Amino acid sequence: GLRRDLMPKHVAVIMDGNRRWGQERGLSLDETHRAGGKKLAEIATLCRKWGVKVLTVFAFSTENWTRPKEEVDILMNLFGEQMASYLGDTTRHGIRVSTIGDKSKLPEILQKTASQLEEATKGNSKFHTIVALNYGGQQDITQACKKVAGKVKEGLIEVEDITKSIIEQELETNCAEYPNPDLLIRTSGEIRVSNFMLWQLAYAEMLFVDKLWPDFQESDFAEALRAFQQRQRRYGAQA
Ligand SMILES: CC(C)CCOP(=O)(O)OP(=O)(O)O
Ligand SMILES: [Mg+2]
Repeated sequence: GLRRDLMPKHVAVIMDGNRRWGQERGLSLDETHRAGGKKLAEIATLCRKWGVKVLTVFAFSTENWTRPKEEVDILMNLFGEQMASYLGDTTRHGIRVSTIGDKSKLPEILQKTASQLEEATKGNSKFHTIVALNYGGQQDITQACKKVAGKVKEGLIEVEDITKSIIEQELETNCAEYPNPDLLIRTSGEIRVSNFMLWQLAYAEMLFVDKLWPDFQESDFAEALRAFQQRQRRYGAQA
């Protein structure tokens, strides 16, 4: 069974396979991605129930802009709707919701809703969901480098003072006491990191499962967590 004391603190999920799932069922893109959003809510609830502290989900990558405008609009509308409903739902007490990624490219209304939700929940500490919107790992590291270079230029730090943690402080995921995912799960059979949290996933256990995201059940999630718990994490040290 699952051991609460061996639960990963921070789980990252690349939710993949929605379109294939929808096509199999002859669903519209809206129904398809709505099912993906519903699955996210289910898995977030399980995380909270089982003692995971942070869940980061890859909701929209910098590369997703190349999709047909109709689909991008559907996704943006859905993100806004889901965040607005979270904002209104006080039963989500204790849950913090924040985003990572370049929000300046998102529709104004979504930027506003996301900021309101982050502001309204920033003090909550029971559980933290981080939604990666227009996020890219290389872009994240690039913006962090620019911030550090700025500090050197302002004379706040010397070049020789630049350490791993100086850079980590500027990464977009600095907002959690568990900034680095312990476990990455990607659904749909794709075995790629797709420019997700490149720096932060340096030592994450990675699990690639065949199920399409909307089909990813409680039992699949429990199995993934059990696999994680059985792995001996070495962080590069000897056995
Ligand atoms: C935007 C993203 C969360 C949707 C993930 O599913 P997908 O649209 O990539 O679905 P496919 O991999 O089946 O095309
Ligand atoms: Mg895909």
